Amino acid sequence: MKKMFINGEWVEATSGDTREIINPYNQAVIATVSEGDKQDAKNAIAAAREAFDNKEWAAIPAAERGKVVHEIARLIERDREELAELESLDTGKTVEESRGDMDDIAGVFRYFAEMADKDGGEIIESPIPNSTSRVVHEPVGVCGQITPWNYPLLQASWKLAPALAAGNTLVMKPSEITPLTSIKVFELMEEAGVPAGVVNLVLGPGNSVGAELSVNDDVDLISFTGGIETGKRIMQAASSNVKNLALELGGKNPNIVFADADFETAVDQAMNAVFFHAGQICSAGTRLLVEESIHDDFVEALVNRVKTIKLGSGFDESTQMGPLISGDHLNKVINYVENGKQEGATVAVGGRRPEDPELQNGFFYLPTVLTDCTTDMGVVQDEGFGPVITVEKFTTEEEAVRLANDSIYGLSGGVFTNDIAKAERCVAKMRMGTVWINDVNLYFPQAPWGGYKQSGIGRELGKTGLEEYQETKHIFRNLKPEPVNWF
Ligand SMILES: NC(=O)c1ccc[n+]([C@@H]2O[C@H](COP(=O)([O-])OP(=O)(O)OC[C@H]3O[C@@H](n4cnc5c(N)ncnc54)[C@H](O)[C@@H]3O)[C@@H](O)[C@H]2O)c1
Ligand SMILES: C[N+](C)(C)CC=O
Repeated sequence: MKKMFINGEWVEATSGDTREIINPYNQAVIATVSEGDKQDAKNAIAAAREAFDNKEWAAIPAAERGKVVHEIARLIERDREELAELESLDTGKTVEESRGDMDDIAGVFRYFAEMADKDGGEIIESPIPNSTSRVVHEPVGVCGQITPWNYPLLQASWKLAPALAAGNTLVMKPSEITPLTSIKVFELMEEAGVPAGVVNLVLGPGNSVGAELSVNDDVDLISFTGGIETGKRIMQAASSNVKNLALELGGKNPNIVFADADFETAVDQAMNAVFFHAGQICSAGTRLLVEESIHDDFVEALVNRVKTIKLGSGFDESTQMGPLISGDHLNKVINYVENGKQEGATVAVGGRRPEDPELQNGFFYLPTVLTDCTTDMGVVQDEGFGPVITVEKFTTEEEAVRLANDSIYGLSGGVFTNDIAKAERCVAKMRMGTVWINDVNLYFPQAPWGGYKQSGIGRELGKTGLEEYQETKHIFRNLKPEPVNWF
């Protein structure tokens, strides 16, 4: 049985409860893990608080912290194949995708390891005679980190690496249904020499473990990646002690294709945008906006290619798309498409479960293209989080941008055109945290990631990704102290 990591020890849940972890490809039990609750969260928070207050981690030279974070990256690279296979077992995504994730994850640890000792603070020109003024950055304190099931270790790495590099202590709660790679990376952090109490892992449900992390007064910062409704609950709970808050929430991401775009590239990328990991990506380009003059040809080409997507086991090299994460999630996607049909959308391809007998034990749904969609439909506005793309038409540049912005979300968006001036005009007006010109779904450690509007608060990755884990302190020094004699 897999355990939790609290104060440098691998421990079972205080209640003794356990949970079975299921492979979404065939519903086989792949592991049994401890199922923690509020008490375990409290124990972990206490350990992290003590480790922070004792300055075991924050006080060591930043360069030394950087070395430990580099070592974590090295161990991830060493165990890349094991981690990739675990991630695919747990999520159903192809091993090829998981290998790519592991490379990205090692890169994220290396990026923040490099940044650990690069911050020398800032000298401010003081307007007061005989004084100095400077700004320094310090760790925030105890960080609660809550992650989703779609990119379990990737999303964890965006939180773990900067928190450690900046000198914080932390308690992480991964999604209860995909904890395996997080458990493994805590083993690697222990091996890398992170001191006891600095990193703590509590497994278990959101409404107990996650809720405790969000509300507990000993937690100074809560960083959450997941759905909007959970994000709102966490934001409310975090007000208990006015925690620092970082929210990476959902998206319903438009992808605008102009008639002058390279046709084959735009069709190809429209597919990449939405069918990787069966569309279970926050930044999936699930809203396709196509210029009217090429709409019919574009849809025909898209549908023809979508029909060839091969579904199957993530461990089969010929598989292009795996299953959805769970039976519950499959039902949500089924209902989402059925609602779309009732609103007037037409199923151009897909729109049901596959009939292949080999896929019946897995949570598979066919890649789906819905046409005749308009911006007011629920299926266009709501995040379906499945392999479903809706197609809308536009006739002018202004209309394309207006439709793209007509959303409560603002995570990402794309523009395909060979007119670069037009592309730049569009992205300047698009209210999203990331916009791609003639590409989709790219992210890397150097560039910030996060959402406008209800897609979130704050930014992970890049310089801002480290700053989220830092407090800023202004230090003023009087070089000639003497009485002021005001009173
Ligand atoms: N913006 C991004 O970078 C990004 C990245 C990945 C996923 N996402 C979003 O995540 C969602 C899918 O993930 P999910 O279904 O795991 O999301 P979710 O909100 O259901 O769960 C996310 C995490 O929150 C925990 N949780 C649930 N209820 C909680 C509560 N009351 N208090 C504290 N924690 C609680 C869960 O246990 C899980 O660990 C999608 O909306 C997707 O867009 C966003
Ligand atoms: C942030 N990203 C794109 C890695 C995963 C979103 O679900």
